[in-house]
Amino acid sequence: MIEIKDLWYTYPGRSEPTLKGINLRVEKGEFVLLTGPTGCGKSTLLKTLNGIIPHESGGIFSGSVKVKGMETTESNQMEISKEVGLVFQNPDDQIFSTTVEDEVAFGPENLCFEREEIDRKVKEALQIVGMSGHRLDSTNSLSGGQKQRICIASMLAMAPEVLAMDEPVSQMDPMGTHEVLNTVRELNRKLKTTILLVEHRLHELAPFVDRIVIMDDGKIVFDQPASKAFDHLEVFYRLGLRIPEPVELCHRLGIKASPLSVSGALAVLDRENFKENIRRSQLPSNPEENTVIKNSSRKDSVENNTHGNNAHENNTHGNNAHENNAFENNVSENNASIISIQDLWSGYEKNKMVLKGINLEIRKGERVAIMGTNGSGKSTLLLHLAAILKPDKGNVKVFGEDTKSRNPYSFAGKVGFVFQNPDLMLFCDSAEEEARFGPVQLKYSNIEERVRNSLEAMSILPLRHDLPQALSRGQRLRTAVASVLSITPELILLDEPTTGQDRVNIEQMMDFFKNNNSTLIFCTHDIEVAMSYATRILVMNDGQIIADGKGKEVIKDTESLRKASLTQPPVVEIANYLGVNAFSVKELVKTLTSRSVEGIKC
Ligand SMILES: Nc1ncnc2c1ncn2[C@@H]1O[C@H](COP(=O)(O)OP(=O)(O)OP(=O)(O)O)[C@@H](O)[C@H]1O
Ligand SMILES: Nc1ncnc2c1ncn2[C@@H]1O[C@H](COP(=O)(O)OP(=O)(O)OP(=O)(O)O)[C@@H](O)[C@H]1O
Repeated sequence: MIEIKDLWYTYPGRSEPTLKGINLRVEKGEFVLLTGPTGCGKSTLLKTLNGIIPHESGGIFSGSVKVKGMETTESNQMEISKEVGLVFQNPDDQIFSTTVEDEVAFGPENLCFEREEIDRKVKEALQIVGMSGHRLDSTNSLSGGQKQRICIASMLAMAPEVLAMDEPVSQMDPMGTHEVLNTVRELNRKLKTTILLVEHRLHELAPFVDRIVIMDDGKIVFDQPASKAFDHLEVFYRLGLRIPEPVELCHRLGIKASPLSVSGALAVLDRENFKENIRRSQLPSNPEENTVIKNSSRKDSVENNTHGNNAHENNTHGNNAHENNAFENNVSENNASIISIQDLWSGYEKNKMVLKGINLEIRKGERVAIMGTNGSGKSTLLLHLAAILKPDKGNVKVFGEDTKSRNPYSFAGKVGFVFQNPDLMLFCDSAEEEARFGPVQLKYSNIEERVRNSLEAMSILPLRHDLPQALSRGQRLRTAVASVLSITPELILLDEPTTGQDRVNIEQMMDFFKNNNSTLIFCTHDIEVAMSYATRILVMNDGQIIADGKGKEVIKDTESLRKASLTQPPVVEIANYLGVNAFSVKELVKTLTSRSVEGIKC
C-alpha cells in the first residue's frame, strides 16, 4: 500500500537534509507505529505520503513515494488526498470549518456522497470519538483534546484506504485515547485500512499496533513486529524513548518477556509464581518451608538476564524519574500562599458555566498537576491563574492580588504561562529571540546569560538560530517554555508541556522544574509524569475538582479516576493484583526482590 524508496528531502533554507535515504514498505491492512526522538523527521515523512511534501513545501526532494502504486510527486494532491487521510499534529492546522458538523462533513461532501450518506458518516464518526453531543458546537469553542477528536472524526468519515496520523491522541485523556484506538484498530481489521501513526506514547500505543518503526536523524533505524520490538530494549534506551511499564518491570526483574499490557504482565508474573511467593512471604515465617521453596524455585530469572541489563545500566534518564520520587517532597503548611481561589464560577458563554465552584489554595514551592477529562476545564482554570480570564462569580487571588482588578501584564515577570498550542506564543525570527523577548521587555540585566540558560535547560541551544516555525513541534514547545523560563517567573503555568516529547526531553524538562524553586502548575494527561514529578495532583471533572492530594493518595481513588477518564498506571494495577504497595516500577521491583520475597523465590 505504501512503498518508499531511497527518499531524501531537504527543507527550503536548510543546508542539511531532514530525510536521509528512507526505505519503507507497508502492506495493506498493517497498523504501523512510527516513533523516534523529537525532531528526527517523523512528521516530515508523514507529509510526503499525501504529497504536501514536496507539492506545497518546495525544497529538494529525491527518491520515490508510492501509495497504492501512485507516485505522489507525479499525482495531483486532490487524487492522493482521496487515498490518504492525514491527521495533522496540530489540530488548529487542520480544522477550518466554523462548526463541528461542517468540519466532519467536509471530506464526505468532497467525495460527492449523497446527503443521507454524509449525515450517517458524520454521526458515526462523531460517535466513535465521543463527540456526538458537540455536533453543532463552534470549532473555536473546543478544548485541545476535543479538537483532536474532531480531526480524527473528519478522517474516519472519509474512510480512506490509508490513514496517516501525526500524534492524533497526544492531548486526549487516557480513557478517550483507549476507546478511540480500540475503534481505529477495529476499523483497521474490518476494512483493512492501512495505518501509519506517529506517537511518542509507545507505552499506550504498542498494544494496538502490528509493527514498530523507529527513526533517528532522518533515517529508519529499527523495524520489528510490536510483539518482538521490546526484546531489543537497548534501542529504546539509547534513543531515549518510552518503554511500557509492564515491559520495564519484567526487564528489571530479569524475566525474559516483553508483555505490552497489564494482563500480559500478570500472566508472566503468575508463570513465575510471584503472587504465590508474595502470599507465602506474608505468612508467619517458617524457615523450613522457605528452604523447600528456595531449593525448588528457578534461579535463572534474576541471574540469567541476557536481554538488556546493560542497556538498563546505561539508562541515565527515564526510570530515574521514578527513583527521584516526588511525593516525599513535602511543602510546608507555612509556605506562603501564592494562589487562593474561592468559589470560582466561570464560562465563555452566558448561562453555560465551565468552572463550577472551584476552591483552591496553592503554596509556594508546590508542583501541582491538573488532570481530567477532555473539556473538564483544566486550561480554563489555568487561564484564570494568569488573569487572562476573570471570574463570573467568586474570587481568584494570585500573589495576594485579586485578578478582577488586574490584567495579565501586571503579573509580567512573576507569572510565566505556556499555552497548550505553543504556536500561539512564537512570533520572533529565531528561538534565541523568543527567549530574549521577555527579559528585554522587562529591562532585566544579564540578558544573554538568561537566554543561554533557558535555551540550554530546554535543550534548544543548538537550534537557537533557527526560525521557530522551522522547528519540529516538540522543539517549538520547548522553545515556548524557554521563552518563559528566561524571565525566571515565581509561578510557572504550563498547559500540557510534555505532549509530543520523547522520554529524555520530558525528563530533562521536568527534572529542571523539580530542581527549581518556583511554583509549578501544569496540566497533563500523563499519569506517569504526574506521579513522578507532582507534589500534588488535582483531578477535574465537569468544572469541579473531584480529588486533590498527593499522587499516592489520588491514584487509589479509583472512583474519581474513572469519573475523570483517568486510569491507574500499569505498575499500580500490577501491584494491586499482587497485593503489594508500589507506585513505580522501581518500587515494585524492590518489593518483589526484597529479602523475604527473594529468599523464597531464589
Ligand atoms: N518548515 C520547516 N522548515 C525547515 N526545517 C524544518 C521545517 N519543519 C521541520 N523542520 C526540521 O526538520 C526536522 C524534523 O522535523 P519533524 O517535524 O519532521 O520532526 P518530528 O520527528 O516529527 O519531531 P516531533 O516529535 O517534535 O514532532 C527538525 O529538525 C526541524 O527543525
Ligand atoms: N473559547 C471558548 N469559547 C467557548 N467555549 C470554550 C472556549 N474554550 C473552551 N471552551 C469550552 O470550555 C470547556 C473546558 O475547556 P478547557 O479547554 O478548559 O478544557 P480542558 O480540560 O483543558 O480540555 P483538554 O484536556 O481537551 O485540553 C470545554 O467544554 C470547551 O468546549
